[in-house]
Amino acid sequence: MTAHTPVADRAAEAARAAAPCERGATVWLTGLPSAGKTTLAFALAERLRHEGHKVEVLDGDEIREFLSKGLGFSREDRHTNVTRIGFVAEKLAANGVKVLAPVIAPFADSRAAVRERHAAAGTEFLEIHVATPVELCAERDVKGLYAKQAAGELSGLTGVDDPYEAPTTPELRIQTQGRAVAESAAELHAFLTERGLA
Ligand SMILES: Nc1ncnc2c1ncn2[C@@H]1O[C@H](COP(=O)(O)OS(=O)(=O)O)[C@@H](OP(=O)(O)O)[C@H]1O
Ligand SMILES: Nc1ncnc2c1ncn2[C@@H]1O[C@H](COP(=O)(O)OP(=O)(O)O)[C@@H](O)[C@H]1O
Repeated sequence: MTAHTPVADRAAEAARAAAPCERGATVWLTGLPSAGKTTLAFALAERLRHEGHKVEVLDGDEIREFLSKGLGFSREDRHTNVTRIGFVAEKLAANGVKVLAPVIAPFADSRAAVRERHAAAGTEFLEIHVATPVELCAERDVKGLYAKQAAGELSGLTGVDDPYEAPTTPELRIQTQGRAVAESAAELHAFLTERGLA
């Protein structure tokens, strides 16, 4: 390492040298409502905790009750929500926590802002696209949002009458169609292992 190595590069180098249990990272699970983000985040969190990792799940729903209370689903509010979560995630990840963020984050520029904040601090950021087709999400309809939208009781539902800009180059794209939860969770865990994080 030379005296000219940028701070971010030195931090990333130190992070790579740390043991998997000590290395923090933000694992952002983006996808449509009912895609499987929350289910996979909690399944992965349980496994990582058993392995001795420090883990925090920043769940979109929970965050909206406190940190983002009062925000709605306009483009601007979603951007604020996502960048706030990104801010907290980076702080935790920089301190050795595996942060799992099952948050829709529908706009590419919001996700890019979070990625840039991590890069500037030399903190690892992994974007996982939970790529479940909207037809299957609508069938699952865990919270009844798709039915409400179809009945005209709700508008601005991501992927239906509000945009979802799917990531073009995520670190991982995961399919859940025709796969058991355990299978998809194992795929995600294997990916983290490959990256030296699990
Ligand atoms: N209009 C509309 N569009 C999308 N989602 C909606 C909407 N209204 C409520 N919800 C529910 O809000 C949950 C949390 O959303 P997020 O904070 O992840 O969304 S965002 O990233 O700020 O866009 C999100 O949770 P998940 O189902 O876990 O994705 C939805 O259930
Ligand atoms: N392979 C899979 N991975 C994740 N979820 C799955 C899978 N197969 C079926 N599901 C089901 O899909 C639903 C996803 O809901 P949830 O995790 O709340 O989605 P989201 O957080 O993206 O809104 C759950 O009922 C879950 O059991």
